[in-house]
Amino acid sequence: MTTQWNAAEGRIETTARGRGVLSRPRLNRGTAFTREEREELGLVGLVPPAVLTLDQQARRAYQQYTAQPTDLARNVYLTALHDRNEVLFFRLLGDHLDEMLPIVYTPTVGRAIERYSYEYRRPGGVYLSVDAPEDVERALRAAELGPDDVDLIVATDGEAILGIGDWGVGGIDIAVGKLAVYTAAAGIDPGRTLAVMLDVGTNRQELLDDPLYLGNRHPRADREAYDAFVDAYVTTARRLFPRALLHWEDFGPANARRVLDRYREREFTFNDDIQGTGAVNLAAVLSGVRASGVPLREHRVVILGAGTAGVGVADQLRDAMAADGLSTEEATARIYGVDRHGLLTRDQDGLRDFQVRYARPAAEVAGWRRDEALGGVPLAEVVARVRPTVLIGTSGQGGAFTEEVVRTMAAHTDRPIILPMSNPTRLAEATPADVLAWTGGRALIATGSPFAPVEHEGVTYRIGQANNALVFPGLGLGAIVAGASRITDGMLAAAAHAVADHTDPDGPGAAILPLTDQLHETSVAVAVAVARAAAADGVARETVDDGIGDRVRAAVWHPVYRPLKAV
Ligand SMILES: NC(=O)c1ccc[n+]([C@@H]2O[C@H](COP(=O)([O-])OP(=O)(O)OC[C@H]3O[C@@H](n4cnc5c(N)ncnc54)[C@H](O)[C@@H]3O)[C@@H](O)[C@H]2O)c1
Ligand SMILES: O=C(O)C[C@H](O)C(=O)O
Ligand SMILES: [Mg+2]
Repeated sequence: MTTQWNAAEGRIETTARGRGVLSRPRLNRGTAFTREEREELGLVGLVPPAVLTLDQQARRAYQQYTAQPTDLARNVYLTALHDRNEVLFFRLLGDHLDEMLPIVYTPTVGRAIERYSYEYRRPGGVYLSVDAPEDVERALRAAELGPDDVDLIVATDGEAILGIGDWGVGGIDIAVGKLAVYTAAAGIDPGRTLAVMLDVGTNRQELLDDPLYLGNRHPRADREAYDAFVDAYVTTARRLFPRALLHWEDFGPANARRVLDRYREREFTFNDDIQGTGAVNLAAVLSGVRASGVPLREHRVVILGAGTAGVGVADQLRDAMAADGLSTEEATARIYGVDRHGLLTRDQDGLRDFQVRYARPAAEVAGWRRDEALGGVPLAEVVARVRPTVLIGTSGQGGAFTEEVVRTMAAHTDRPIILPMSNPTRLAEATPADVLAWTGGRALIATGSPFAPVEHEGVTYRIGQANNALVFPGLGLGAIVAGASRITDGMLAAAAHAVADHTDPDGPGAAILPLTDQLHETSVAVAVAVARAAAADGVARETVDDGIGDRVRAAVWHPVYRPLKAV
């Protein structure tokens, strides 16, 4: 069976027939097949007689969706639709993005991952196993895609899903969810993407003990086997799909940065939690800078949770402050990392290598209050001493920004920028309603998970989502259209500035990041800026000139039924 897009004829051509058509989500259009198509494709008698339009199908699907009793059921419904009819799925998602993004993506995707082995209906993506690295090529080839057919692969090893930890094979759903966002936000052609589960085992005993668990039933592989397996994946994916962007998602802190550092200089690759999160956070801070009127180089930043995301955020803020006139040392000194044993200090045991550059000299904090149970200087003391203007949460610790912490911060700055970025919703370091109440409405807030607007003293505050979803779709689209060979720091900074420029944070209660109804336009703006930055950094293989905006728009895939021909 082959299915191909024939660009010259402007149509999809397939050799599939009958149930072979209906079972392929990329080909299937169910009751929307025309009579002619039914004849040609051997579908006569396999679908009920009426011929519906995509509009009608989308209305029916929406009714089915709203009849689902819970968010998890809505997620399962949409996954099944995705697996049945891709165009209809993306049409429905696009029509109701505000309502459905939290269902296919953060926060509900977290619940779907926890329940993966129970809600399982059909495989979704490519499953690679550390126990059979020799099968990597066979499995990637089974997708039946040629060397020029893949633009993007999202891979996860499921070790650090959102803030909920190790969920083994269920992690495939975050790769699928990210791809859905790539398409819904930036119009990445879903037929040119792959979701990959790098199954290296799980350390969650509850999964290992569960007879229904669908992944490899053993603890996570040791470093040697892990590295060899990841390398087999990168090498094979690169050989089979030379131009694909390799996206890494939700790797644990011991591997995320190591893997990125190993490949970023020589591969077209990107870690969303480190780089995408860094860029969206920088966008929120830039927007906060505009609203507060305080230049970036004068801010003091405290980050709770100096892990994969937290240090990614720190690095991009440091570089942006350096671009704003500070030396790298001065910029670094304005950023305070706080982790599970309090403020990062150089005399601490067990610092991760990527944390060391933000650790403070012990002498600097000699007089600061320590919490012996914690093993260091607690957040409240850091905030009291540092008087931060920016407070960021990437700790996965719900409620960690207590009233005391927020009030102390707000006592020393007019417009505190407070970004509880942890997902899913219950792990947010604070809720917008609390932060607004504790700061008398002065805080500039954005959160990782979606929050409803908040009423405070007669003003409605819209809450922007400081989620890497504002960055990775446009980054991917821009990089693909530019034919980039690398993702450079310049491309990430350009993405952050494009998001910030697409925001209007002035006016009472305005959000400091674009809202979901702006996600598509923001992603296109990000893509154009990223393509230009790729050219400026010398990594673009396609022409990037004044026509780049048109080329980016022309590359956007739309959920419509294209002409289909049986061959
Ligand atoms: N909004 C976004 O776009 C976005 C992007 C990436 C990650 N995140 C969120 O950030 C959180 C962390 O993700 P990650 O990938 O960096 O995970 P990670 O495990 O790499 O990092 C978490 C860090 O928090 C630290 N920590 C744990 N308990 C703590 C405590 N009580 N006090 C201070 N620090 C503590 C850990 O030691 C670790 O260094 C998750 O909730 C995730 O959803 C959000
Ligand atoms: O997936 C998200 O919602 C954002 C981020 O990548 C995370 O890990 O939390
Ligand atoms: Mg993530």
